[in-house]
Amino acid sequence: MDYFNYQDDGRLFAEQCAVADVADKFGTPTYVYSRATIERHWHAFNDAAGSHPHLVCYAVKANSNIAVLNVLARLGSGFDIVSGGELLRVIAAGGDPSKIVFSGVGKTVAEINLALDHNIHCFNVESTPELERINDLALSRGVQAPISIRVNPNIDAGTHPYISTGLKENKFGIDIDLAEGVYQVASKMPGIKLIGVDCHIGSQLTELSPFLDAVDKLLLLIDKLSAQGIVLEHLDVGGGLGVPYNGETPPQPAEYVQALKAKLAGRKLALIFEPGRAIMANAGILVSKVEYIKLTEHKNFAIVDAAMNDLIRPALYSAWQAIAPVNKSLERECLNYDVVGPICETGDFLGKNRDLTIAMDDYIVVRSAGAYGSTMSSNYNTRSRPAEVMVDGDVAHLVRRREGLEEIWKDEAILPAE
Ligand SMILES: Cc1ncc(COP(=O)(O)O)c(C=O)c1O
Ligand SMILES: N[C@@H](CCCC[NH3+])C(=O)O
Repeated sequence: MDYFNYQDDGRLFAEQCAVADVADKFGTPTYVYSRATIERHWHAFNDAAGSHPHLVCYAVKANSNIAVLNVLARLGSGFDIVSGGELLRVIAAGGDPSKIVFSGVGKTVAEINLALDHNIHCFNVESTPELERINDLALSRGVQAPISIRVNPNIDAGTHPYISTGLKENKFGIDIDLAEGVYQVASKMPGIKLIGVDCHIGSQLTELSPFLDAVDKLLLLIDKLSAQGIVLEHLDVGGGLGVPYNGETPPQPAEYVQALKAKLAGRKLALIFEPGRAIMANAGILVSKVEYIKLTEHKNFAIVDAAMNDLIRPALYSAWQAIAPVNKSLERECLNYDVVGPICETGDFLGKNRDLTIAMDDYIVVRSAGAYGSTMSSNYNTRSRPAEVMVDGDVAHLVRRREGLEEIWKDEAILPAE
């Protein structure tokens, strides 16, 4: 069931809210999220894991609005974070720190200390120097830090090179061939408690096989370690499950989780999942207004009020996201457009070669925009980042006010007068 549907009269709804009414009320560009969709996607993972010991740790980077985090926290979700900022956001949103895993290659002293202060579930350690730093900091406060090693299994995730993370040449994790040795070293560190193993091979994966290949490699490692008395409690499979943006057919979360559970049959090994995109991408849309229709000899441009600073995925990865009018039944000529924003960059586009029945001042939506949309937005060209709204049934809640223009430079300062 989709919670972003056109009604018979041609108007697009988010749950029971007309998207045009939301845009009239809150202005554009605005991200609109559906609470019911977020909950359904989280449950798809959690329910499929069922009685197998597990933790679904939503990857905060996909969308860190505290309303999103709070909806998930109320379900009992865990969280995958990559910074002290994300840790404090999760706590501000009512998340449980004991269900947090901390990934990322560059954890600072301050961030590790913050995570130790809050007794997080696990550090996903990405290098030996990081391991040593965590050991030192834990020892200095007389505790043991719970850790798993993020292993880089050297597997081609078959996704865009910018979002592939599990190959030897990527900066992430510890080479699978070195991991056993690192576990042995870690097992002798008094400030370290080894509780798991972790991997994350990339994002927007549309096949099961790379995940399963990675798990096979990690299970071999787990068995080798257990023969040496290093017994791990969990296997963190990272995130990465893809979504349909343009006809892709990635495995459903249930199919993916079942396949992983089957791999673990007969083992006492808990599963940790770190889905980001699979929960949020199709739980959000970006609503924008057509400012101008510009017809040239070579191309037609729909110049809209959303831009690459609001949604950078098309510019950054040539990502394709569906674009549609908010009202399909308006009398308009259907033309082929490049949908572009007002930013002074040729790469500022939301979509190219799209057949659209639109006119000046109409609202349009970019679909599948709930993940890596707002979190990757910027103030480039001194533009306010979009407002964010969460729809819950027939009520649309403003969950992030559009920032005022002066707020953008309020922390800047000019030099003293001569
Ligand atoms: C360590 C880690 N976990 C989880 C995720 C979430 O990935 P996705 O949004 O593809 O599920 C990412 C981002 O790719 C990541 O780097
Ligand atoms: N930001 C990327 C995904 C990277 C995932 C971060 N580990 C995207 O929009 O597709």
